[in-house]
Amino acid sequence: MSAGLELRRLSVGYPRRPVFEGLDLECVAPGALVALVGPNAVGKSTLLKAIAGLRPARGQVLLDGTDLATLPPRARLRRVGYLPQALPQATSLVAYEAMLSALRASRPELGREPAEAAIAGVFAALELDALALRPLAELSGGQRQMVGLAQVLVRAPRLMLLDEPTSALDLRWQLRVLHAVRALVAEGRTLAVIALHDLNLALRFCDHIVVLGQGHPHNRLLAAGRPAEVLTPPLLQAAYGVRARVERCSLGHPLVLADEASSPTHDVP
Ligand SMILES: Nc1ncnc2c1ncn2[C@@H]1O[C@H](COP(=O)(O)OP(=O)(O)OP(=O)(O)O)[C@@H](O)[C@H]1O
Repeated sequence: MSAGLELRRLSVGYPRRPVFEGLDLECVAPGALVALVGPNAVGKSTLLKAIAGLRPARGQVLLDGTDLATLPPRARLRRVGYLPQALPQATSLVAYEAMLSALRASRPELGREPAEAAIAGVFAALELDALALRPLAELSGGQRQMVGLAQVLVRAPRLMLLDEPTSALDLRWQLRVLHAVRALVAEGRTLAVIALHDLNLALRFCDHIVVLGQGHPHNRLLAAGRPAEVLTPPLLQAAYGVRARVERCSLGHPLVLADEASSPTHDVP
């Protein structure tokens, strides 16, 4: 049995619109932060939903060798945390209550003290203490996105699926979120897959990258591997249809610079 996440022959889509057919993804071990990137409408959200069990799919999603489809709903919820692209609803619940209800849904056995400690830990890691007693309806979009992420982190799932968790966040909060997720993942108990549009965040924070490209549903996986090795100008051309450079910044880290929109080649470099 291999620890980590593996996809075997996964097919998922919508009526008359297959998105992936027979997608295989080699096992990614726990302790990895995985970026899922690719152009708009390529299928990032659809794939995350299929892994989360929120879209009917054929094939297998294996987590630590177990086919997630064989698990009862609560066991699956316990192991897999999913943050949708849409912001959490603007309800009258205060942020603390929203966290507690997320925790109770997946880990009802947890006593009051450990639950409070878990919530306090996540609020501290994300620097959200000031929001704890504020109703979600009164929070800004970015603040609500942070609370949504906190609801996933507090459950400490084995697999976290985060759909563009930084889309509503300013620069400082983007870094805060990626540092917090990185720190959790580095403890080795969890694996996170993050759909991202910012390739430079992927280069900086992620251990592994999965690049999707528009094309036939049988052939949407363009490349996977270490971000600095995978993200090359030919791959960026094939995936996004842009002329781009990958250069080193003054600290020596690789940076993607997109120069010009051209046409996607759909070729796998
Ligand atoms: N509910 C739906 N019904 C039918 N087609 C859908 C539905 N949701 C998404 N699609 C289609 O499935 C394809 C993949 O969409 P998806 O939202 O997974 O892309 P994405 O890579 O997450 O895009 P973005 O980067 O724009 O968020 C697109 O062609 C989209 O139009």
